[in-house]
Amino acid sequence: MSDLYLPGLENVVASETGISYLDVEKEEIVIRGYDLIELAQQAVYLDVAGLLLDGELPDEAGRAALEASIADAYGLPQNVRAILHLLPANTPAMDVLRTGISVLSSYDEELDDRSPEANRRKAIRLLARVPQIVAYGHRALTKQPLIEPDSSLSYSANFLYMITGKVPSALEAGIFDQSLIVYSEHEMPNSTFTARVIASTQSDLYGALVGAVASLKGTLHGGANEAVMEMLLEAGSEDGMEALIKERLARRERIMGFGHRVYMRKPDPRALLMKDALALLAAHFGQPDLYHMCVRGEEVMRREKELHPNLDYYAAPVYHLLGIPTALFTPVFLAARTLGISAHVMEQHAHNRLFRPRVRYTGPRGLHPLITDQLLPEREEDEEE
Ligand SMILES: CC(=O)SCCNC(=O)CCNC(=O)[C@H](O)C(C)(C)COP(=O)(O)OP(=O)(O)OC[C@H]1O[C@@H](n2cnc3c(N)ncnc32)[C@H](O)[C@@H]1OP(=O)(O)O
Ligand SMILES: O=C([O-])CC(=O)C(=O)O
Repeated sequence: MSDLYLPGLENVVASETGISYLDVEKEEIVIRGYDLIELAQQAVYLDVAGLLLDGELPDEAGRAALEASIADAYGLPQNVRAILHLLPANTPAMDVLRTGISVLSSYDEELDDRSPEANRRKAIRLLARVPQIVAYGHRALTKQPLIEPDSSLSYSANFLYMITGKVPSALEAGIFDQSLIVYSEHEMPNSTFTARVIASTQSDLYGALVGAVASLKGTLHGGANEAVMEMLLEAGSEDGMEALIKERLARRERIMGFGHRVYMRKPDPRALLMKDALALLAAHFGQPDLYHMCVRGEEVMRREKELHPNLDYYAAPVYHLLGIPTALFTPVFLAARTLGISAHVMEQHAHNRLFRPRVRYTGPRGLHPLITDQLLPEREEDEEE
């Protein structure tokens, strides 16, 4: 057995994959041979869905077929809706989502069919229904009327509409679609690894996704986008942002939205794309202060820590301006990532090897005798009874 131990599995290759790769040297996020940023600029989320699930970018007919199969899968079983309504109002939105997906699995007749075809069909159903759980769950807990999907809208416009209740403008829908693309897939983050570990026991796609929801909730991962928004709201101004970051650094706290296990000392290309989107939206809504606050935060972190923003830093204010409640930022991330995770689970099932690593044991060596003076009398009493 190798004695190599890297805490956090840093730089360990855990899997072979044809899905995606972070080429840090070239500063590219490669998705099945395409650049993720170019996809976000030139394609739509459903194109990326075709690319991730089927291995190729769809043509017009392929995209229309995907759109039709997602529209066919809209609609949550009545009991899933009922259970969302039963949850206490203070349930975190990621826990609502975790429960919703878990309940949904009971209504999928192909749950335990791991063939590529059945997994693809389940992935399509999840692409239709996870956004519904995100939107319905929040509306149910905040006692707002539920909004049914409108399949005359594009996938992303409909998702935003179900959350906000407003049909988005072309600019809003386009930027939201870009955000879903950049959130859709990112090689082997903790949540995808979690899903692959679960799938490697031959467990099902829903179970793997539920595990990924729990992983993504944490603030070192997807939960950071909500923490960023809370920080921006608390800071309130450019100077407030500088002061708040410095205070937190002085207390040796981590600043959410900065740093990354893989990029770390290099910019996250997705953050740069969302920064441009924020500039556009902030100008459109007459809120340049929010953009300037974020830029100041970025400057302070570069100066003080030489750290760059990750995607969550700029996605948070973009989602705020799109009218998404802060509590839904991480669930929206998960809805977008449902795509990448589904592709990984399909790949894991197709080329499976059970994940089962070893440990470096730091407990006592040499065995303690099990029968002690304290245990013996109790044993005798037991025998008398
Ligand atoms: C879409 C996503 O999920 S992206 C990730 C979202 N998460 C966040 O934004 C949370 C904030 N960021 C972090 O906590 C980290 O950067 C992580 C968890 C993302 C990556 O961390 P790791 O790879 O474990 O880096 P590690 O903890 O070794 O940090 C290296 C150094 O940078 C510092 N550092 C890293 N990130 C930050 C941060 N956000 N704020 C302050 N200091 C930081 C660490 O304190 C450490 O400094 P030290 O060497 O003086 O102790
Ligand atoms: O890659 C990671 O570790 C985290 C991340 O940026 C993502 O999941 O999008």
